[in-house]
Amino acid sequence: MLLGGIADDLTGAVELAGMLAAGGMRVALVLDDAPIPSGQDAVVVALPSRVAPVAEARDGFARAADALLGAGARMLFFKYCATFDSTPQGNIGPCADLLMERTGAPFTLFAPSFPEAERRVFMGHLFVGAQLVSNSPKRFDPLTPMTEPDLVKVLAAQTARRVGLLPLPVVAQGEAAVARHASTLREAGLSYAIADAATEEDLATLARASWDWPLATGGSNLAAHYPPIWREKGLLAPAAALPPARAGGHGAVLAGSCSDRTREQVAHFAGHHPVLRIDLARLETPAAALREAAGWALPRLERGPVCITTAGDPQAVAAAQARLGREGAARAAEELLGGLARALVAAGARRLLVAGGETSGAVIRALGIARLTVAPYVSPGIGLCAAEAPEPLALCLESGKLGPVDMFGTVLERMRA
Ligand SMILES: Nc1ncnc2c1ncn2[C@@H]1O[C@H](COP(=O)(O)OP(=O)(O)O)[C@@H](O)[C@H]1O
Ligand SMILES: O=C(O)[C@@H](O)C(=O)COP(=O)(O)O
Repeated sequence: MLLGGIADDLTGAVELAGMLAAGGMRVALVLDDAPIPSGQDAVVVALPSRVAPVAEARDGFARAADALLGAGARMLFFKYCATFDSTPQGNIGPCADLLMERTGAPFTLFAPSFPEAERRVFMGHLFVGAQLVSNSPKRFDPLTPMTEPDLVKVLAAQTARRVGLLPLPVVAQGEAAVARHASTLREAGLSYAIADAATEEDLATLARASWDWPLATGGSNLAAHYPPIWREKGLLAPAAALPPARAGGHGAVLAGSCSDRTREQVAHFAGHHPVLRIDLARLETPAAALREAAGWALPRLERGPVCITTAGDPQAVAAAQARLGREGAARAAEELLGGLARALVAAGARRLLVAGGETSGAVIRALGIARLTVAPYVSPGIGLCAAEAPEPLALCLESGKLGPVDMFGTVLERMRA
């Protein structure tokens, strides 16, 4: 196994697995403590660790790292969000620290850049399009508001290890310069560097400098550059890419992301299909809300796809959090959408699109799915995959902040058998 991936949310795991599959690797994705399958070039473990308490996140990483290393992984890859989603407590720093201990790596880099999705790092500062992340809508994220753009500071607040910078002028000089800069930082007692990257070429340079390290970390876009290098080194044989999953049966969207993009997608879908908006600030009891939402959705399924969403604008999120607390609001939304997923599948839905990383994790776990087959990556936000058990399902697990405005309807249609 060339790469053992650990992703801190499910949409990130699907994106990573999809990019490796697009690079011609045989890839499996498992959730949590599900067994690591054999005969794969890469296995990605999806954990719900992004906003878990630090000790819980580290325990999950320890079990995943031991399982992947035990199965023979040459390199571990820690996949986090391209917008470096985390809080001052973690969990990027604490989980990276754990992986450094487990792999014995003396040094690693952090490369969240994802140019195709307009996420770029320059002088350690993270940009979303032309805005610093702290000026972008990410500052309103319900769980991981990003208010500090300097990732050296963000990471340093989460770890006792020393953090430096691998600046773009060095990356632009190529892999040998990157390797020299990394050695200089390591000899000066630093363990980590935030790596600048603005283009695919920059990421390819970082990949060429790190392809044989025991541990690398970043967005999925860094990992996408490893397969051609491994092939060139004679380590990777070509594999047949799997087609995207299709299924008969009804289609439905469950949207728990509160991002601007998801709310635009919901509004677009509402122009053509029924949408139920649930206001968490007015929720009576979760059980009553679930009954009511299922009563609304199930009779409509026969006539075409439906969407159920808890998404609100920043004011609605603030109102829900004032009433239920930050975690309480998230838990309520996730339990509700997870319960609805079970009801929809029991009523014959076989094509599901879920918007939001945490939301996707909650829905897939509520459905009792432990393993996914991931289709090759197509474009940002569109995570096509399939589950065989407990029901054969075609799924699109969408990163909440990405993907075209009309994708709910078009992707569900493309998933039809
Ligand atoms: N109205 C709401 N108020 C507060 N939190 C919400 C609301 N609706 C959903 N949530 C929670 O917000 C979080 C959104 O995160 P996620 O699903 O990862 O979306 P994204 O991919 O945009 O980050 C989820 O935990 C979800 O349960
Ligand atoms: O790196 C990315 O942007 C995605 O893979 C990802 O992790 C997005 O997270 P969510 O927006 O929470 O789905």
